[in-house]
Amino acid sequence: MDVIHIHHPHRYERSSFPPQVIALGFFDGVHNGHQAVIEKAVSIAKEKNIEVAVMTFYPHPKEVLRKENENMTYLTPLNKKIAEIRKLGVDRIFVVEFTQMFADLNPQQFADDYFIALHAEHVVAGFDFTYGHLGKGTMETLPFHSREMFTQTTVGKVNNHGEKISSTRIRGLLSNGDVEQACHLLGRPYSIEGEVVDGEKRGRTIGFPTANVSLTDRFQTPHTGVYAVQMAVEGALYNGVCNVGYKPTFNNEKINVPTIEVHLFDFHGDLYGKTVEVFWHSRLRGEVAFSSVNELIEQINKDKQRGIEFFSR
Ligand SMILES: Cc1cc2nc3c(=O)[nH]c(=O)nc-3n(C[C@H](O)[C@H](O)[C@H](O)COP(=O)(O)O)c2cc1C
Ligand SMILES: Nc1ncnc2c1ncn2[C@@H]1O[C@H](COP(=O)(O)OP(=O)(O)OP(=O)(O)O)[C@@H](O)[C@H]1O
Repeated sequence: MDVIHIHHPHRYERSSFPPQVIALGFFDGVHNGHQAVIEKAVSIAKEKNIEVAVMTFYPHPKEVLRKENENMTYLTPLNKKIAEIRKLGVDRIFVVEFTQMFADLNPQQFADDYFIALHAEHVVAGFDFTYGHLGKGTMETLPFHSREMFTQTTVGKVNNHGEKISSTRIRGLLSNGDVEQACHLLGRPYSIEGEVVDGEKRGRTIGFPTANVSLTDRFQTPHTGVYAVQMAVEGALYNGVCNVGYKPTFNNEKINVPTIEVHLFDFHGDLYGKTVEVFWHSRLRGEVAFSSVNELIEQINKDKQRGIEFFSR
């Protein structure tokens, strides 16, 4: 799959690419709704016997338009999003840098430069997709802006419990710790990527060595608490339990970001410096300030037991 980064204004012409179906959206999370859009594009491309591309944007429009750049996190930061889209079998992905100048394009200019000039023969997007300045272009206006150079398919709303599956909804679930429901809407467990770094090395003294995972990209961390997780290390997958939080039993002063600490059930070895992926399966409980270390140890033993039971099901 080719990854093509585009900065507006670009110089591509219709002859720069083979005729293609283009699926469009921001696609943060590449959730079940997004997958329906991209899979539709893939199947139409097969029928037409032409190539298929995804067009996505980076950074998030909110960061550019509302200048919320400080705390903006993603379900799938760009590299992870590209990796998930790759699995769906597309030929290329256009990553359009979302700038103020790009946001200012009127819908006709958008269609000219980003559909017609990139050789779209057919465009696929969800029912609520918008394009151009202030989102004035919609799936209803698209035929008018196509100059009869491409056709379109609109994918209907993909729901879960009667409500649209959306990136916003999944972000809300994670910030409440509901990783099970997030998994249902994503179609896979939510995951974050990081590097194992030094902790306070207290873990092994209390009988539970933990890998402290420092995020390597702008992933959203689930709500503080204890979870049953899996961790991928160098191609192998291990089961474990994870604490996200501030370790109030030990720290009186809150650090400003919660730590992510994973205790693996069957792993003995050195993880420092390794790149890992943590998959969030089930929430076990909230983080507690215990009045003694022994109470904490007793509770972690129970957490571990529940984690083992969860994965044996
Ligand atoms: C499954 C699990 C549950 C935990 N629950 C809590 C908790 O409820 N409260 C707390 O203060 N620390 C909790 N911890 C964090 C421990 O305090 C921490 O792992 C220990 O202090 C080691 O920290 P270090 O790796 O920074 O040395 C938990 C850790 C694990 C692995
Ligand atoms: N549940 C869904 N059903 C059908 N199409 C969807 C669904 N969610 C998103 N899409 C479509 O997928 C593409 C990407 O959408 P977008 O990135 O805005 O996702 P979103 O989940 O709606 O995000 P947000 O929560 O930020 O609004 C668009 O074409 C959009 O219309």
